Amino acid sequence: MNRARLIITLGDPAGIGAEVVLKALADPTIAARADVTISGSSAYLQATYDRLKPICDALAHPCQFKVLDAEIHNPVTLGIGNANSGDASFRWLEGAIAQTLHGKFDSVVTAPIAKSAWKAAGHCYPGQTEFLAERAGVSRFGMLFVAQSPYTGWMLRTLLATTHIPLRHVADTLTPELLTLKLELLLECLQHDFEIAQPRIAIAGLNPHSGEQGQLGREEWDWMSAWLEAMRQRFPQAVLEGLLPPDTLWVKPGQAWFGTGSVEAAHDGYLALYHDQGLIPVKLMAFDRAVNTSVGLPFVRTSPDHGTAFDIAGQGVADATSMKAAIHLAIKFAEQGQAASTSVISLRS
Ligand SMILES: NC(=O)C1=CN([C@@H]2O[C@H](COP(=O)(O)OP(=O)(O)OC[C@H]3O[C@@H](n4cnc5c(N)ncnc54)[C@H](O)[C@@H]3O)[C@@H](O)[C@H]2O)C=CC1
Ligand SMILES: NCC(=O)COP(=O)(O)O
Repeated sequence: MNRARLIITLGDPAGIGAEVVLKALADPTIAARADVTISGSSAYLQATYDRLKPICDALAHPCQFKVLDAEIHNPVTLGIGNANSGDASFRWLEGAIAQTLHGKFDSVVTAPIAKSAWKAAGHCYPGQTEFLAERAGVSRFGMLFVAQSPYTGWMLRTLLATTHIPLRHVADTLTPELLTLKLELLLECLQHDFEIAQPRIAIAGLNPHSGEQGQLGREEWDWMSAWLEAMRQRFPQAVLEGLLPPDTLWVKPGQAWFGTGSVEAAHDGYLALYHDQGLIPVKLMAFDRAVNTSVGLPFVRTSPDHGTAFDIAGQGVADATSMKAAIHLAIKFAEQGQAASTSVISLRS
């Protein structure tokens, strides 16, 4: 098998992106398994290394890695995301995507950007996910968070049916078509990427107590229950449980994560209906180690679950565990992709 080829973007240069990248890359098992290129500014990377080296124990030296070099055009102040920092993080991602679409890399790992800084720079995307999908030419994609419990080894996998939209738009955005698409993506990912032949999936309701039979909100009553029944007919290979009350839904995964209850009682995947319904539990359990992965793209994309952390930028205190997990998951998916294409080739020959 060939070594995985990764390109890692530095994210917003006013944030902690370069710090967590250099800290994560100090893990020798990464260089042992993958060829890593960094998409960013080599001068900025060197400056980050020089600033942090005296205060951080484990830090990779930038000269160990190839850099797809694009300078920062205007001065950036650590801790302040603005048009200058947004312009740089956008170009670094743009370059990484272009090279990946040309076949130079298997996986893109992204450090966090600030959506507001992108907007200030004139790049109006809800996030990196949507930009990646647009450049890759796909309309069928999803945002999945994956984390492995350090206590039990259990894996939390949560896909968000809607992502970066105002809360007041959520109910109108959720349609049977959208939920079907997101459920399909979750199923495909569980079966192909995580090799779970008959996944058990929990699907959240939208309203308190999943609407309490229409008394606390009507979406479940009006169409979501019928939709779920149709999905059970359509995907007999999966066990689909729902529409679970969106608060108590997270009790079993919490117990499986912390080891206070049965791992078997928890589900293989969770479909959350909106950003904070899914990400509050993910971040409570696994803020230090969850990985955001974009499903449906023609290449692998992973990212840490945290943001730019402007409040601690440049201090050397950022935790790189989530970035390290994102890199390891990108390598695993890239290796699985190679193994799958190898087996297709050997079947054909
Ligand atoms: N994938 C991405 O590009 C993401 C980008 N963001 C962006 O990040 C910006 C800031 O968002 P916030 O909600 O404040 O979330 P945040 O994750 O940047 O910060 C929340 C809190 O967690 C701390 N924190 C974050 N990462 C840490 C790390 N690795 N080690 C130690 N402490 C850490 C911060 O210091 C802060 O106190 C926003 O502009 C948002 O758009 C947020 C999430 C993901
Ligand atoms: N809260 C998740 C998040 O902001 C992910 O954003 P992105 O990966 O699409 O940039």
